[in-house]
Amino acid sequence: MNTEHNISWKNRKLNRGKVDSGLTHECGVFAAIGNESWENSTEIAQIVMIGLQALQHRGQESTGIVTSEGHNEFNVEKGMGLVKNVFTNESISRLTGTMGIGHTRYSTSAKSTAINAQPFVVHSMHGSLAVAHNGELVNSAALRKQVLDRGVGLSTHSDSELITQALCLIPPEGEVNGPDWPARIRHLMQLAPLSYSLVIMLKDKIYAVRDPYGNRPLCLGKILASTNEMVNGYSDVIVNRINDMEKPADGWVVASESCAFMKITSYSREILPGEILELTKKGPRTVDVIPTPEGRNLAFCIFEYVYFARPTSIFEGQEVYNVRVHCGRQLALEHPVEADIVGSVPESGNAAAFGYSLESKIPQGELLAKNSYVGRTFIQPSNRLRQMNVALKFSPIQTNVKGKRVILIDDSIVRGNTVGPIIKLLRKAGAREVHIRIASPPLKYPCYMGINIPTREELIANAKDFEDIALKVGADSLYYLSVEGLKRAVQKDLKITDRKNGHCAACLTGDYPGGLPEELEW
Ligand SMILES: O=P(O)(O)OC[C@H]1O[C@H](OP(=O)(O)OP(=O)(O)O)[C@H](O)[C@@H]1O
Ligand SMILES: NC(=O)CC[C@H](N)C(=O)O
Ligand code: SF4
Ligand SMILES: [Mg+2]
Repeated sequence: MNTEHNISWKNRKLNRGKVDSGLTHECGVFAAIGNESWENSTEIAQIVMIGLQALQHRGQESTGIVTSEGHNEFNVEKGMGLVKNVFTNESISRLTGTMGIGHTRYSTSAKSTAINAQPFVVHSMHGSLAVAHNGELVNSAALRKQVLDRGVGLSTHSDSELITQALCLIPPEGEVNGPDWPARIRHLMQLAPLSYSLVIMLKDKIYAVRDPYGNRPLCLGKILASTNEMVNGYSDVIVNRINDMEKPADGWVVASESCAFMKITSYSREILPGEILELTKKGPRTVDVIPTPEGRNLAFCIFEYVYFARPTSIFEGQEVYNVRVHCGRQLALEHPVEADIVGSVPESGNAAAFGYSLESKIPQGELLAKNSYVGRTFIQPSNRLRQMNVALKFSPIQTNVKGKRVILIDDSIVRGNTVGPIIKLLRKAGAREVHIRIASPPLKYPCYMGINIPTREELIANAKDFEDIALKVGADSLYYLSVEGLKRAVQKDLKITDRKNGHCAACLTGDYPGGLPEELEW
């Protein structure tokens, strides 16, 4: 279904964080809970903090950690900025507990300000509740009205606060013996089927929840048992890691991506789409799995594979890097060209360049050195500044470029602010020909599920002269991977076989997994 003609385009003006290139990410959530013998200390908070640092690529605007010591007074530390700047020895020392949840935010639904920093904490009739959310509710306007109609006041415009308050609603079937949290979560899932991965903390347990479409990722890991002993000269954590399957866990962790499980924690499995997983000191237990609505397919965000996730993360039983290599291979099959060298726009284009080289047998080499100290590219008011910024970020490597016919691979083109200036740099460095190959299809439509996609006019794929894009950016040729090609690459080694129709690609096709949102604003 192509919805091009059904969509009315409006610009969103929500003061969300704005950048000059790429897509902005989508929040990271992390949770940790110790087993029965876990002591009340700051160790959980530190595990959460390290996990959040590993998820920093998913959001850099604000961050927060909330811990529980088993009673209703939670410890809360939140602030604007990066994990390494917000959490100090002093703030961590206030985060004692035996369980905790954390969040790194890229705003999608409300301003990037301290008041919207997550996790959100509310004090309900049945104790404290903390929630960290990755995603965006497609029906937040309707849900907001429903929650307000029930006499609840909201203090922000954040859909994540809305989720927190909706969880305080008594479910329609009522509650006999105190709060029935799984029923409340099920109720939320009926009220709002898309899109979220959530960690929800009560005083003595954590729920990890993925929406019934499985749109945003979430996975479970173990805190490996440690006794500070050495076994045959190796730390017991290493030995336990090897024997991970048989060893009891010291606790459990939940994260947006498995790249957040490091050294003392290990990956166990994905949280299933629609799963409500309860974690207590005794361990994890699946309480329920809510099916995808009738007639709808699973809709895991395909852009997690293309660009968002770290290459070492595992989704649907496969490593992201491997999928990116397949995308590169597929791109070489779809759009071959004679050349001397193939390279990438670092970093997220690296794996696809490797794949293109493997398939085409054209040698791979580095074409650009990246200055890793240059931070985010904020909206630049002029082309000159944009050009300078790209030149500051990337320097051409003369040895590999001068006199050569080069193929430059990138994972995506969004506004086109990166590719044009890079081509100029390569030509200035003596490239004979520059062929651009993009390892994903043209990005044309908005995302309502937690990704900040620029306005319609800003997306280069919607430009009137898009047919002439190669000419416009100064390339000898420029081609994109097809939608079918991307899906083939994602599904090639898919370990979970019933996911063949399981991916959202709405920003590429206009085909929205849950239908079009009731009020379309873009
Ligand atoms: O067309 P544009 O709007 O210029 O955006 C596209 C670029 O932005 C992203 O890279 P980014 O620099 O964000 O980070 P990366 O190092 O992860 O590739 C993406 O990988 C492209 O290179
Ligand atoms: N990027 C996200 O997942 C954002 C979560 C939530 N919608 C917020 O704006 O805070
Ligand atoms: S519309 Fe695009 S970015 Fe949004 S969830 Fe779907 S695939 Fe991901
Ligand atoms: Mg890039």
